[in-house]
Amino acid sequence: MIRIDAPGSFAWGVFHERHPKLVQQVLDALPYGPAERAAVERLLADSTTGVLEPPAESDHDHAQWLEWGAGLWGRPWSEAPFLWAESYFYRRLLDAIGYFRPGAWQGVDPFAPFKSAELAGAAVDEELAALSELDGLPTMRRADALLSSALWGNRADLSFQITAEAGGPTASDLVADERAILWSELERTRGGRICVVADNAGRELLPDLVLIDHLLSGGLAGRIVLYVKPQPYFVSDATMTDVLASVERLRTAPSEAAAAVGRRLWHAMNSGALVVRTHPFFCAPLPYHDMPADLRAEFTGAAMAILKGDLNYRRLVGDQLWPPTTSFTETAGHFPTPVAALRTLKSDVVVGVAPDTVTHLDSTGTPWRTSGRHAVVQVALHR
Ligand SMILES: O=P(O)(O)OC[C@@]1(O)O[C@H](CO)[C@@H](O)[C@@H]1O
Repeated sequence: MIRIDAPGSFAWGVFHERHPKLVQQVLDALPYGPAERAAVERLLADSTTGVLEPPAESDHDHAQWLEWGAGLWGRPWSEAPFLWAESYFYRRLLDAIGYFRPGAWQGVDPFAPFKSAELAGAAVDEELAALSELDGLPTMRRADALLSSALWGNRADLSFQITAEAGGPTASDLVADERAILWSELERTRGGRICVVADNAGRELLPDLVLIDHLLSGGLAGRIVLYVKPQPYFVSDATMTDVLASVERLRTAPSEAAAAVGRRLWHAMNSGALVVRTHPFFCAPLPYHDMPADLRAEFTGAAMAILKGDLNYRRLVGDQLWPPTTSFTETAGHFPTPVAALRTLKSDVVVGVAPDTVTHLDSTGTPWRTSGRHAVVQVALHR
């Protein structure tokens, strides 16, 4: 289990270096009043030197968090697992800015300015315009281009841009590449239900939606359930508001290819071919191994679940310093369906990497696990 109390570790850096920058960006992005600003600064101090206190008894999820944090309440934040502490940090950040409290700030996404700016940005105009170039490609070439866009869209995660290294992806950046297995399994189960567990909004959700349109239009998926977060989380994680903004961004794009995707997604949502759902567990501080029975039942029977991004990966395989050669199927085998992970490496957790690849990456002397430069496409077909 990874903790945040080892100075110099990635997890320690997230709490002691990344969160202070993030908090300042949040406070600079919206004109919060003195009460919200003081509460955010208190959270920042608490999360590095204080003890864990549950949400207020009056909060809607008080009982749930009492359960999720059993044995941790009253102990220093530094004694909590990294996954748990980071999740709770975002839950308390929402408290601090009044997201749950009745009043003017209730329901205002603190990360909306970042998400809106990214979605409205010129980079998205360029990416949507490039879609028309894919229309003429053979189906499999187009499919693979869309899968790569969805995969590398995960690199655009805002919380990552604070320390991101620039530079576009190359094939060697894939340290585990099971795309052929993924496409073969989707062909074998053609017409089945595919679950996509989204990660970030903006430049990750857009290619995710374009891929979803491809899977539906081409018949690989008869129905797609897109899972998003029930509330703002990890800066850029997608909510229903972000899905609607992204579908609208597509539908109103100058590029006809993009606009057609937007129209098809809109109609797919009208018909129920594309359903967007959420569940409290997507903001829980726990691994997917511990998912509640109702969510497990929702996934069960799907042809494939595609999990996007680094946090979903950590929750899928377990937030531990596994030997990188540990089997992905063994660590992901608890998931109720065949599962694929599309993830850029932005934290220490990685499994399923071939020994010679690990040897090579270690020999580069670069922080290959956390730099965001590398990615994996991995599939577990145990079910
Ligand atoms: O799930 P994403 O958006 O790909 O990445 C989220 C994430 O990389 O950001 C945090 C650091 O800020 C990590 O601890 C966490 O895994």
